[in-house]
Amino acid sequence: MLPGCRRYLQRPNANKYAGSLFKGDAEFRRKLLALQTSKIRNAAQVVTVSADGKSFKIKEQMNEIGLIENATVIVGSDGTIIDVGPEEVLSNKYKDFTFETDIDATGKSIIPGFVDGHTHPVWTGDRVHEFAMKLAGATYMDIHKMGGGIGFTVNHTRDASKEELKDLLHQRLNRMMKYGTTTVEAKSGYGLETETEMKMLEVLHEVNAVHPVDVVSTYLGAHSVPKGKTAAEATEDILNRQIPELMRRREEGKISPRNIDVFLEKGVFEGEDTKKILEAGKTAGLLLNFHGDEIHPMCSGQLGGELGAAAISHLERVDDEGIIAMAKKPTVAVLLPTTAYILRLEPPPARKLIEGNVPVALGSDYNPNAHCMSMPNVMNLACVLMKMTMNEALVAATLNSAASLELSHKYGSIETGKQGDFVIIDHSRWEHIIYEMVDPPIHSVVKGGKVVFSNRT
Ligand SMILES: N=CN[C@@H](CCC(=O)O)C(=O)O
Ligand SMILES: [Zn+2]
Repeated sequence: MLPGCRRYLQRPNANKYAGSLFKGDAEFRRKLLALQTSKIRNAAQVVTVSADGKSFKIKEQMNEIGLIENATVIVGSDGTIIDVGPEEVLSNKYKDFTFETDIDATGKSIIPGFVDGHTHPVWTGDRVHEFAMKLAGATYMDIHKMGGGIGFTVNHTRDASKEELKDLLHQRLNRMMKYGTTTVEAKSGYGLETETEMKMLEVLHEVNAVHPVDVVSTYLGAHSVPKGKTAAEATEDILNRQIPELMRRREEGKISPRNIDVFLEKGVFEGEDTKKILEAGKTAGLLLNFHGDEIHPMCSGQLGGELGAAAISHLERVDDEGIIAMAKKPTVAVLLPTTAYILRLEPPPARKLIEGNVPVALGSDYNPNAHCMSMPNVMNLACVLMKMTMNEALVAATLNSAASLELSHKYGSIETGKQGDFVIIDHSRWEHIIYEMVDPPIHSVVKGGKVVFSNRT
């Protein structure tokens, strides 16, 4: 059970040296000196989110966020956290050492960098004209059936060069990073045929190699049924052409998909086709992380539970049985309040999911329909529209979204051995990042112990 999600924290080598510090061994001291690179000191609050290696949080655990006052964090040169604790303890413990980066966080607060659990950031051709149609009363599926929506973006993305898409992705990741996102799940899905789907995965792979934000790729060849094909024909193409080509390019090191996704929806990919695609993805070694129960109830929780999915997104129409099925593995619920807001849908039942023992995560769902790159804004919507507490929203946007990718051993909390990814907030109370809505007081963003965005420069 739970091969990925309940993995316990792996402690990297940096820890080994930290543990040896007080043995009086000069050689170890010298090594440690070379290793210590970043200290962020004396923050009014450090919110660790987790302190005991939990892979995800459920129920009342989501309100326990591990707040330390007047605290300091130390990150090693490999980018992982070496220590976190009260400033008075750590300043004494590390008094002999100098740090390459030394940030005075007095009067500020620190939270883990956000893990955005669901985005579609590789596309060209915006849909501002459709926003006007929706404001005038057209539904998402009305526009979809007319060939707009995903179909519109597919036409533009097929025509775009890889360089253009890489440039757009780079700019979008910069904007996400300014809002505190340090890791992002990112999907293909605007190709719907082999060449463009692979082009999108290559764009994700290549930009990940050069951008500070970590990009976790998801293959979404089943985002929509392409024009001129039935769902059965599209499924056949995915099984017999797209997935085999994905495996070839992955083998060649050109792409790095971690997850497979399907838009399970009435009139798009329904139950049987979705199951076939997800099973083929699983056989290819991909984690299952799919769209379900967004507009119509589709029993996605039951399917995800049966197949051992890592995560299901949307879930506006999930039913009680689906919630029970998701709680088993568990399958993480990635909730996307921007979608419910923009499409004026009934928001997903966050309270029922939390009370039903399902780990709840959050994503921006950044795409041409829901044009939002800000996790602070997403958390604010989650609190107001879905009745989550601010503590729950923080856990959902960090540890639980990392768990939706089965990467919570690496991201999502301020714990020894995890990546030193933080948001430094220009306020002594961390909640201001949610409370101040669309213009949150972000002082700086740190990735692997290095400042990658600062509001002061
Ligand atoms: N619902 C399906 N996929 C996206 C929307 C993509 C688009 O409209 O371009 C979503 O998660 O909201
Ligand atoms: Zn989506």
